[in-house]
Amino acid sequence: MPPSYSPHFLPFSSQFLTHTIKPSLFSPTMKDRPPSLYGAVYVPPHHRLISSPNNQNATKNSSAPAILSKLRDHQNTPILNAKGTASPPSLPHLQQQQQQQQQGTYNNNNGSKSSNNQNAQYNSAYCLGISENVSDRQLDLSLQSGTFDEANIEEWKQKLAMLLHDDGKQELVSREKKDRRDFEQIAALASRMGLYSHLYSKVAVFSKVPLPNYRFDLDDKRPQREMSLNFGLLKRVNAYLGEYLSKKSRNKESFSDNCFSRSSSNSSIVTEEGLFEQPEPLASGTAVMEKILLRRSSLLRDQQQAWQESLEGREMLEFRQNLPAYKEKDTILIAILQNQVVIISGETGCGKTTQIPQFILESEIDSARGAFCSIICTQPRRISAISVSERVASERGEKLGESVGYKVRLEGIKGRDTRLLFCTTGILLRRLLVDRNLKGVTHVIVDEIHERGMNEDFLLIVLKDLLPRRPELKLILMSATLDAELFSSYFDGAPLIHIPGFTYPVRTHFLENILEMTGYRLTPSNQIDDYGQERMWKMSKQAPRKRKSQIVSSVEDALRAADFKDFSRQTQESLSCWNPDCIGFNLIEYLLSYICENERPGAVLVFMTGWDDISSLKDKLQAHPILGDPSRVLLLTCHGSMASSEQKLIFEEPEDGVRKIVLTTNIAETSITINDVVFVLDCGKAKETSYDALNNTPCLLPSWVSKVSTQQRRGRAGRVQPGECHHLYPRCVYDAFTEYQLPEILRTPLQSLCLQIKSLKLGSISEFLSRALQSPKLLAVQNAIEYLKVIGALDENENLTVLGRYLTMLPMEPKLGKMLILGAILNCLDPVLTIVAGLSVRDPFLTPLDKKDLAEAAKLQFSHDHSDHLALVRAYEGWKEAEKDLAGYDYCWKNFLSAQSMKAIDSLREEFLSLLKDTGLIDSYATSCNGWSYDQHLSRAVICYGLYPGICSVVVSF
Ligand SMILES: Nc1ncnc2c1ncn2[C@@H]1O[C@H](COP(=O)(O)OP(=O)(O)OP(=O)(O)O)[C@@H](O)[C@H]1O
Repeated sequence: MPPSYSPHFLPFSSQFLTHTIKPSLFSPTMKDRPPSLYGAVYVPPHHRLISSPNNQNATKNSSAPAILSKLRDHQNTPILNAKGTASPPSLPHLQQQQQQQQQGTYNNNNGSKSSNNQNAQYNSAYCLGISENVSDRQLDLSLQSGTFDEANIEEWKQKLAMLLHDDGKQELVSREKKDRRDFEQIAALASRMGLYSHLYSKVAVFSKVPLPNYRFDLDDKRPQREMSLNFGLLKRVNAYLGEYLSKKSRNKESFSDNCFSRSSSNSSIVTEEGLFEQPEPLASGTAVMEKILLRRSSLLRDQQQAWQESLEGREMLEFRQNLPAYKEKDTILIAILQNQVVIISGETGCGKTTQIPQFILESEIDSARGAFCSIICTQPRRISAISVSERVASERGEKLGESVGYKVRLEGIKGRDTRLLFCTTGILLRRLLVDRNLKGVTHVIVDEIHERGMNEDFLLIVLKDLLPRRPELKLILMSATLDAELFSSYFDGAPLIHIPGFTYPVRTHFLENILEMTGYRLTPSNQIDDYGQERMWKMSKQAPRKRKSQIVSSVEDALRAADFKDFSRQTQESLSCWNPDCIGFNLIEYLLSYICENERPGAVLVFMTGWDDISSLKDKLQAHPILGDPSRVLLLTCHGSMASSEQKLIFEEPEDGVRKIVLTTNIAETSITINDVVFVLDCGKAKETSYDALNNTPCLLPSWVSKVSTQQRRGRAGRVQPGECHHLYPRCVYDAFTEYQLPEILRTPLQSLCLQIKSLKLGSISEFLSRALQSPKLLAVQNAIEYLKVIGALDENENLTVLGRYLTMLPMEPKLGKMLILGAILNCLDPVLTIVAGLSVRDPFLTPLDKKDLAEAAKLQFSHDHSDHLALVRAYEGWKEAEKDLAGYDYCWKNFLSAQSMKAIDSLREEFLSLLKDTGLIDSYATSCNGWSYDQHLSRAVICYGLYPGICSVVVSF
């Protein structure tokens, strides 16, 4: 029987907080109660389900869910269930308990025999702490008269002395009224003994460490979770859980592995996440296997030859032969044959991405080694890994999944004969976690290394280490720029091959040309971008401010020196009031409608900075008579957080007479070819992670792109026909752009990277990073390590803690903090999640702007068809309140979560991660939602599922 989870079941202790048994009912029997095992010791909220050890027998019969028993195991303390069944107590059941107590059937904890042993299990730590010897009225009176109980003070003297001498205890917590009454005296006593004290509403705390002003874990008024789920959904979740639990009991062994330990090369994480298949086992000896591979190789060669000789194959070859890369085919193949590392720089459109991996594959297949080779080509983004693999498969006259496949997170097509695999850099890094030598891989091609993303730079250090261990492994680095010498010298003078670019002519227009051509007039007010009512703060950001933004100040000199005298007076006036901080929604709208009405057919690709810009502009364009008319315009968006299936729509051709307009971020900047793109509009900016010097916090803010990026954007037009590129900024601003963007490793916080280094067991973080292509500053590395120690992800010796290992599971993505917080919101401020969220408030990637985004994201999520809308909004409000006192989180993080509870949490997480993988819930959940990336879904799902099964219901209900 699957365990049933009541929809009203409140996580951890929250139900006990609100449904505590009325104190007065206990007074007669609890009066002389000797101190319990816990005494007045602080019991973390999620441990408060735990009963007195007197009741251990009850657990023996309990078939409580595994999750509860895990918690018990880790705490060495019995978990007691009211019914002695698998189901945690529901709200109505608790009310029943209260009634039973009123009828006197409950027992106290002083050892006398209970008439109902199971009921006694409800004597939670809270219940134990509510013995009362004074009534409210008495308390008020004594407070007024300033009296205090000498005996009580004496008792506290002893308790505090014991606390001081007990290294295992940090604080004492009391909810007793007499202690609140005597608080000042006890606090004075504590202070004399060098202890700290604080009265939180009705809870007195005495501690060895300073106490914050707010402790959410002691706040009874925290919003409660009030989930009500429809029956169908509940049934589904229960069925999943039941299936999982029964499977688990049948096959206990298979779940005993810690799915977070990735050191073992056989770790199930490889197959469970479908990252890569392990090389096929040499089933019946090497000789037999060799024979099979030889047979497959000759089959592959026959297929390749058949395609090359077919009419379509010949036509395709003709097209390929016209690409500049083809002319270098022999040079490239010889260089690869003779060197372990080769660096290829190829200008946009030369064919490096689609052709070079193909040359290697073709040559291996031609020489009957097809089945022996395994080529991995990394791409910085999912969209390019998928679209390039599709293109290469079609150039080979095959379906995806034959000799060519792809793998991105949670998605991929790969068959038995797949020899060329396109994947994201992150996927290759994750493979390295479980297969440090890249067993069976013959070639690694790292594309777009000029982008110098964090993952790419990290991968290069790891690969450089690997090369001596795998002398037969070939490494090919591909860059779109000529600065490849840097890479060559990093790899001990590896040979460099340069391929000139190829594009059809692309006419370039800068802002001054656009204004002149269209007659559009810029004014201060028509440049303010309309982000809608909800996002007023963004608009206000664009209003004139005292402090200049980085965007403005970096081009100020260029603008001052610019000379527009060859342009009309109107254009000059427009340029004099041009606001660099704005994207220019109105101008883009005008320009798009100008193109629709005056220009030849062809799709338009508009480069924006992020989802806010894209969605707001889309709303605006949809209201336009021409641009919003679906019979004339197909309006599409492309953003990293969209599902791949949605991203792929941008490659489809619209019906005749309909113009495709794609609003995109820089994810469409490199490696992709949208066949029908003739026009490119470039706002000149992209969101970039950097430090906010003013607040000394890292942030993700728009900044000017580099000249190389501009060329790449321009290069998206003119790939299959002549094109036009409109840059929405003056030429002088372009001239002021830097040639290349600063590598991510030098401009962003290093916390995630440090965790990856540790999880890959790459030794000392600073030593490892000192071997990077361009090493980050030692101080930045030390700061990151210190940060990780403070949050408890690394221990004093720089080893990963349980939390650290958990965090490495999460993707290295800037919005991680948001996901953590959303996880907390969904769980309605469950204490543990809130602490995790507290951590994320300090997440290096979470900016003040992000927090506002978060509010929106939360609202957006709540506005889904969700019956708990109001409860969640209330929870969110509660979160905002709690967020005010970050010190509280810090306190709990350091003093509470890093203790024994971490173990229990990890164990819960492990169990539910297995569940998640087993039931395929991650996949079904992720694919059913739009607007969030798989990474985001995954991290949120892991967090939500990982901490409590009840959350399953919430997650799948979205
Ligand atoms: N999906 C496609 N449909 C049609 N033609 C394509 C497609 N993909 C690539 N091509 C053609 O192949 C050429 C080379 O593409 P490829 O992606 O290999 O270029 P590249 O050198 O990697 O350039 P970049 O770095 O700018 O992406 C393109 O310019 C285009 O003409």
